[in-house]
Amino acid sequence: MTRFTAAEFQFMPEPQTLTISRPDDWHVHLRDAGALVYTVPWSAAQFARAIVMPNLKPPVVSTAQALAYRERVLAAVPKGSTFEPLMTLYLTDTTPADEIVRAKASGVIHAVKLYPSGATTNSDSGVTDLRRVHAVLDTMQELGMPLLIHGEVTDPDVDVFDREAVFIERHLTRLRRDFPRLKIVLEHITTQHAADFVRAQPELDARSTPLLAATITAHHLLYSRNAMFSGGMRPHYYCLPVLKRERHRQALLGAATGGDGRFFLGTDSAPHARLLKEAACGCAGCLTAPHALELYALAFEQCGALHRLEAFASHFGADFYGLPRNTGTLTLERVPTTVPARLPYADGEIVPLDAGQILPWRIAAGLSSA
Ligand SMILES: NC(=O)N[C@@H](CC(=O)O)C(=O)O
Ligand SMILES: [Zn+2]
Ligand SMILES: [Zn+2]
Repeated sequence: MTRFTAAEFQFMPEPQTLTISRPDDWHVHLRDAGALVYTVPWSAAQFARAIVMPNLKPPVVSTAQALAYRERVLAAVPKGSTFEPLMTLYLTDTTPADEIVRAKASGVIHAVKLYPSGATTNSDSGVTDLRRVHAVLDTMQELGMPLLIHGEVTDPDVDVFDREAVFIERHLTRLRRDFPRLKIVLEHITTQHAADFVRAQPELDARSTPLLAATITAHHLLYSRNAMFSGGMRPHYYCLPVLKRERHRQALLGAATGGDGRFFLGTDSAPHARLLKEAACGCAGCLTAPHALELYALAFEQCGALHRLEAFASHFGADFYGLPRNTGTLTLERVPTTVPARLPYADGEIVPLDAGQILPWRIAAGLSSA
């Protein structure tokens, strides 16, 4: 699966550099406890800020828990880094509307995450029926608190590859109609249906920012589902929503590189220790945070759109969330670099996406704090 051989690299043009404003990651799993000393430095080396997912064990369901989790994350931020974790709450059937008021007042909780119960890793406490959370969604709409959605149905009768499209059809359409002013991010989109649905929404809120946006991962831009089965089962390419066929990857590339502010970067970097992925029932999730920009740069370059990377990675997400764009820059240089086969991780080791492969770009100077 190597994309370029060392011999091929010899014939490539001289290294070039690409300097962009400091990027943000609008969807990451930092996990907790012993994992933070690994995950937080990975993200801090690439991103100025990150939306931190709340699917811990137990999940982050209250403002108090989110504030405590934020302190644990901050304790793992390397010296000299200004990395800022943007916290989220995990929505359950019983989340009180008051909790949203408290979250908003905290100033450090930026969104609420909807996991349909059973849809993905640590989603058991997720929402079983959207009707149960209508009062909470009303409050979120009033307070301008965005709802982030893992958009897949859990109905076992629905084919795994169709679960995103069916979620949009059965639930997102109605949610959009019932809460027309609620800010929604459809997370880690994987299909043409999702990209088309987002584009078809004309509404803008009072500040002319979109009411429906989507994050796109690097792995869904780089790979179709063939990658999971190339010469055998490849668990490190297994994530949820699962990779789709090539036509969908092309649609995602079109959305990410099209200059539309409703599509922005969210790695969904989701670390699981090596032996939890290389198992009879392997965990879903790809580790991309350590080389996220390198992966996105490759995807954008492959479709001749490197000039669109900055807006996707560094502008559109901040605009959607109503946060200032970052100052300072990050520079990528065209120096082929091999992705490590394994990285140290809590209680063992972990395999990053594209382990052992050569990526054409690497981060040159890291994040400047200017
Ligand atoms: N994306 C994944 O495959 N896994 C994520 C959960 C999620 O984002 O759905 C995880 O927490 O491991
Ligand atoms: Zn998810
Ligand atoms: Zn995720």
